[in-house]
Amino acid sequence: MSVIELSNLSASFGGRRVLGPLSLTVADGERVALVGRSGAGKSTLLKLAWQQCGSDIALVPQDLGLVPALPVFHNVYMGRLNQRSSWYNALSLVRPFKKDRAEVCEVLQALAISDKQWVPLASLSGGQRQRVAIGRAIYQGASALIADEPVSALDGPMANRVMELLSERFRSALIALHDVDLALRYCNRIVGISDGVIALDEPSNRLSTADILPLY
Ligand SMILES: Nc1ncnc2c1ncn2[C@@H]1O[C@H](COP(=O)(O)OP(=O)(O)OP(=O)(O)O)[C@@H](O)[C@H]1O
Repeated sequence: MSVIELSNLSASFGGRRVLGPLSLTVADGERVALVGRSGAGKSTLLKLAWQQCGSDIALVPQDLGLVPALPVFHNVYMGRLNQRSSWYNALSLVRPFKKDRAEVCEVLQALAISDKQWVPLASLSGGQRQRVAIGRAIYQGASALIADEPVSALDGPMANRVMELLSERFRSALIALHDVDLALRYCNRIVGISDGVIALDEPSNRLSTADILPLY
């Protein structure tokens, strides 16, 4: 069974083709790292993948898509906004239910930012905001993830901790990563993008860092 199935995908901006044509399938249980130099087409591919296949897939976009004026709790809670009725969401905006507070807190604890639960997002650092967006994706409860550079603002130990958490919480994933070592460690397949097309597609255990670096 596949969670992402893209066939003959392409994208152009202002008449210039930046992606494709390419086809890509991510099977249930696969964690795929998208690697390649800046501007290669990874974000464009992830956006199209989510638009075409994403109704049950959690998303961490490159721009995070958070609401700065709202507390961290509500930004994470948004992961389940469309799973609840509008009256439940309206009440939660004013006075969140105990069960939801506990569940959001558990996610924030796993991301080492539970002390920020009631702080406005605007007052957080870039790395803390990135963890909030990851928290929202985890809280959604989906089994598959699409993420665009989800740990780019985190230091080494925290990036490893978060990648580990993503591996535990999502069975399947398509994740753009600039850090080749993280890609090899936490993903079981590497797809390299160069000038908008797939230039490499191999299981991680058949690759070393040196095999991937020519893409950069
Ligand atoms: N909205 C847009 N309008 C015009 N060109 C765009 C737009 N979005 C992306 N592009 C172009 O498409 C190409 C691929 O961009 P994309 O963001 O997919 O690359 P990327 O591999 O994700 O880069 P990075 O690693 O820097 O995020 C680039 O040349 C970029 O300039």
